[in-house]
Amino acid sequence: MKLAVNGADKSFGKKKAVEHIDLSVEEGTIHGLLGSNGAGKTTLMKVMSGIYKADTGSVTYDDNNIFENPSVKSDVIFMHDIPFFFKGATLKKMAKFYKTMYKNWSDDRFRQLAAHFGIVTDKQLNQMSKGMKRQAAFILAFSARPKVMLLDEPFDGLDPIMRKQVKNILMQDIANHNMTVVASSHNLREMEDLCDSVSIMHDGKILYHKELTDIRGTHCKLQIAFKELPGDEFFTDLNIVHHKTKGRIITCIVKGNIDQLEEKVTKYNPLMYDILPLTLEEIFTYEMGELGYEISNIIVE
Ligand SMILES: Nc1ncnc2c1ncn2[C@@H]1O[C@H](COP(=O)(O)OP(=O)(O)OP(=O)(O)O)[C@@H](O)[C@H]1O
Repeated sequence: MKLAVNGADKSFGKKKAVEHIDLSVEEGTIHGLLGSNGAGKTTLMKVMSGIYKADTGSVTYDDNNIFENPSVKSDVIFMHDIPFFFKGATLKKMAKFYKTMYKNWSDDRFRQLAAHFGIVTDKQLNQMSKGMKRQAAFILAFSARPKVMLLDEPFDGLDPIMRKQVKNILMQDIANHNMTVVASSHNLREMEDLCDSVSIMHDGKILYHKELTDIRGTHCKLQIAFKELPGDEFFTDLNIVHHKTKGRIITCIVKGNIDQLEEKVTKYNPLMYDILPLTLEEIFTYEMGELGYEISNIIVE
């Protein structure tokens, strides 16, 4: 179920919360929507889930419009950043409601997940802790077996063990059922191991969109120590796009064919060197820098 946002805008009065967004997420992948407070992530996800109608443009799933289209909506779940439950509802009551909304709902899965997470199904959800409410929201979402999950700050309030468990179930559903996921976050590190692609939103627009496998395969970090620092040809020869020198140690980001890097590096007789993969933060610092944006002003951890 390919998900596509086609030139979508959404304003509240004069405030353009989302401005001319084009975004496409392939089936069976997870897309990370990153950006600081007020960037427009929630609004975009609400447009993507058909809660809001785009002022212009559209959101389609396999070329079918989502807005006011119940047959598409029953395959798409939006999880709010603050879990919402009906007043006085228990998990059991919410499950009954979800069952009427989502055609692939599974009672078996609901029972298994409630037992797995240890959430009592007949206790009022509003009396539960923040983390337990979040777990309850995940139990409902996973039991609905949607084809598309839109998750707004999904891991907020979960302890590290729960985070890992929820991420595991998410990855299983992607692998086994080809589920498509979009998850928003302020936290780069949270998304590091999870996403196939990412985009960075700022002021209602997507500034940057990237397939992570594309970057990871073509960039790496090189830390290298010399007896004597090399001349300028070292930087051009190795295709170094960013570097810092401290004493006789150079830390740099290298672009290009990583397989041939070792051979090139040894030509300069280093005392020692280390080739490391880039973290998401390093990728963004470098790539956003090229666009003229300071990543630290856009993503808050
Ligand atoms: N219902 C609304 N009415 C008026 N303005 C709104 C409404 N919802 C969002 N906005 C405005 O739209 C902009 C984008 O808000 P949005 O909630 O989409 O950002 P966000 O990236 O999700 O932020 P956060 O990380 O803080 O959740 C903000 O300026 C916000 O004030």
